[in-house]
Amino acid sequence: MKAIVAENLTKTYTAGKKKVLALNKVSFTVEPGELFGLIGPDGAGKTTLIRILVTLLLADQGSATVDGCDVQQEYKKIRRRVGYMPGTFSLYQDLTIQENLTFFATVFETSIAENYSLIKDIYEQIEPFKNRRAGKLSGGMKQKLALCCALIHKPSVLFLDEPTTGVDAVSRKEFWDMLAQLKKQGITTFVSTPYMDEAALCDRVALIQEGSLLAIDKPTVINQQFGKPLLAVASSAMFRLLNDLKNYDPALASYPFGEYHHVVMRPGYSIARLQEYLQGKNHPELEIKEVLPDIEDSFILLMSRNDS
Ligand SMILES: Nc1ncnc2c1ncn2[C@@H]1O[C@H](COP(=O)(O)OP(=O)(O)OP(=O)(O)O)[C@@H](O)[C@H]1O
Repeated sequence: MKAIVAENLTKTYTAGKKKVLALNKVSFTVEPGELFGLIGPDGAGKTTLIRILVTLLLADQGSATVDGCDVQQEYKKIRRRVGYMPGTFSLYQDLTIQENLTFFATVFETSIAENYSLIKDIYEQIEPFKNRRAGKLSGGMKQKLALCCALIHKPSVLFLDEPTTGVDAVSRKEFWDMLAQLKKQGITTFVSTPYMDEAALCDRVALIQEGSLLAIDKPTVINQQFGKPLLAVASSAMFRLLNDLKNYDPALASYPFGEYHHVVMRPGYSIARLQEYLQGKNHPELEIKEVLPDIEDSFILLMSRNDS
């Protein structure tokens, strides 16, 4: 049995006269025990999809099951079985760490002791502050507490909506380490993120843009399917360089990428010819090198295909 099955999920919001197609025929499956990432920019439809799967929102069309239960017919069963960490901090600010955890355990008719082994590694990091109110915790600690609360009833599927948005780099790494540990304990995790670099930490990912899935696969496979030569180019005049690259016919696409511009080339390109062209445009300290695509490159290419 699949942990999650989504078939043609479609959701439109109406705000006044405006209609927003938040999800457009979204279909995918997640295997039990998988760490599955939903990757996409702000407004792509990530929260909408998660809210449908955790039964807080009804789709207009399509169907879905979570842990074998239908999101519409069997929503009560799903609510008992899933763990959900929403994007915004959802705990009781006036309750202490321990009180929040006890509250969530009680709601699910369990106790902290019963499933302690599942949260032990995470909880131990915040236990010294267990009498501190949740509202007074740092961002990283709030996030750990929220994860403990989402896990306390030993969910079969854990849904995390942008758990690392706005979190510092160290806490972000720690959080993904925790997800890797949970995977070892057999928990299926469905996690959304706008950070492309987190894709590599998932077993499989779905790339989402404007409500449509652009690709679903292992991150390495998505990158292998890029199928075009890619260059990283830099000079001491980066803004002008981008314009010159955009006007260079053998370049299919050019976009800023960290300290470089990435340039997707047409087949049969030549670095020497590009170098000559850019030197003719008077670019000092020119650097050109071949690079391998990562998920961000794949996303940009897939988005441009989706637009055209
Ligand atoms: N209640 C609502 N009414 C009208 N439009 C909405 C509503 N909720 C979401 N939307 C719109 O639907 C689209 C998808 O939103 P959603 O929150 O699912 O995206 P997201 O990928 O989670 O992005 P974010 O990280 O910004 O929350 C966006 O264009 C958003 O503005």
